[in-house]
Amino acid sequence: MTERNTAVTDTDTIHKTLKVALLGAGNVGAQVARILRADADSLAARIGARLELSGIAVRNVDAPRDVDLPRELFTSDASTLVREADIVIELIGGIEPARTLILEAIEHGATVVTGNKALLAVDGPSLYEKADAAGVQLSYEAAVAGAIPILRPIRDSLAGDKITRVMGIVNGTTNYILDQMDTTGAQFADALAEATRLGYAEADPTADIEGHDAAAKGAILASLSFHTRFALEDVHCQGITDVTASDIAAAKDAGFVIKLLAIAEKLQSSNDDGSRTEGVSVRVHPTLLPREHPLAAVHGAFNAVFIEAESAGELMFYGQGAGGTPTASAILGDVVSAARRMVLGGPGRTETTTGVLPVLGIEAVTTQYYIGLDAADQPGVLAKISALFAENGVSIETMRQTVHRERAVCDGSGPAAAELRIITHRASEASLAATVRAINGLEIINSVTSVLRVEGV
Ligand SMILES: NC(=O)c1ccc[n+]([C@@H]2O[C@H](COP(=O)([O-])OP(=O)(O)OC[C@H]3O[C@@H](n4cnc5c(N)ncnc54)[C@H](O)[C@@H]3O)[C@@H](O)[C@H]2O)c1
Ligand SMILES: N[C@@H](CCO)C(=O)O
Ligand code: NA
Repeated sequence: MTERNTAVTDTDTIHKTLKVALLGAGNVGAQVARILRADADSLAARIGARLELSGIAVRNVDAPRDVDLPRELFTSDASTLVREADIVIELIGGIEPARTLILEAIEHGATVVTGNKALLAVDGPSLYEKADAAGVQLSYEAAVAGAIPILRPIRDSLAGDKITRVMGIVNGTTNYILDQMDTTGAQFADALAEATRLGYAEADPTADIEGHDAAAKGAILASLSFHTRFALEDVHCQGITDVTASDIAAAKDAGFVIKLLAIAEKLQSSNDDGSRTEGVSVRVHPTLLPREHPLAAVHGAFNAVFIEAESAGELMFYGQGAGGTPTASAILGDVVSAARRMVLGGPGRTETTTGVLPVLGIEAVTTQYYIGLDAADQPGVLAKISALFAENGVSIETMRQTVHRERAVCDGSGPAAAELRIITHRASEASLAATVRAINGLEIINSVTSVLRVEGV
């Protein structure tokens, strides 16, 4: 029998220790602390150094926690902890004091790992520059799509390719809410409360439901994919607060599902002199997807990101986009990789910004649209509406009409009402907006009930 050549690392022979300061012990931080302690030997074997959790900074040291951790690890003095650490894991969230503490860590020469997309989307460039200047690593895989390895594949595996489009579901909370509304008929508020209870939502869930969290992730994805720095304000952002149960039912009826998508793509925009400029547009908005589209099958708090690259073609990354334990996996991945580099030596560069592509506004985008209308059911209504679409250069792909005779009989409001659901061919934002304005001006229109973008048809 051949003896297997197994390399066993005896962790007793590992004498190097790296001090890890953990800032925050909430949904994610508590799980990171648990794994650091429970898997200490196996992490040491993988790194070649022991990770010593030197302390956990929190706002209230006596607050009850989901994970049982020694009381003496907790401190409210984050600054001192940071100054004594080799690796600082920032899981407080928000802008301050997270930014100041990360800057202190960089100045002190510590490696930083964070999941804070809100901070990176507003202040990333200056933090990356400071980390590069100080020769320390700043890693943030957990900041986009939770457990899914997505930033490292973009930065490393696809470094020899050219990405042309990134499209994905990158917010677990809103996917959970929309999925619950679609599959169980849950109310928006109940689904949001459950997403918060499960640890998916931000401390202030407004960031999730208004699309800001997805926009921050969109800016990070675009920056790495297109080697150009994009900030939060470069992203066209629309959240899900205006998506109604009736929109979801109508979409379902027509064979669609509504998802909050982040889309970053290279586009050519036309200039006044007829020339064209290549740039990148980044947008976040609720989107109708055909039910057979792969992203339509992404349920609960799961995320998925499609990447189109010139040589690789289409790639899809799928997994848990939120939640304490899945996100802790991405944090630990960055910690192990940074710690290995510290053991081996060598500088850690954070980002490669090589090009400066202009940011294109939403007006450069052409997409298909779904429009819901509440109209009077009178002869000639469809002809009038169709004429307005044609006048504004927007072509109709499908139009469905549902007549509500019972409404007219019940409220005695005269002629029956017609609910119209229109899907257009590709149109520009400006043409679509002009069409909607013109339709709103028609006397036979009671209201334009929804205007949503459609992808993947
Ligand atoms: N929850 C997720 O699914 C998830 C996924 C990916 C990324 N993230 C990001 O990870 C970070 C943490 O998220 P979370 O869900 O664990 O948040 P959380 O609100 O559950 O936890 C925040 C922690 O920070 C501590 N804290 C707050 N202010 C502090 C201060 N001034 N000094 C020291 N400690 C302070 C709190 O005591 C708490 O322990 C955020 O940036 C979030 O965007 C979260
Ligand atoms: N609040 C975020 C956490 C993961 O980044 C979400 O729901 O996706
Ligand atoms: Na990730």
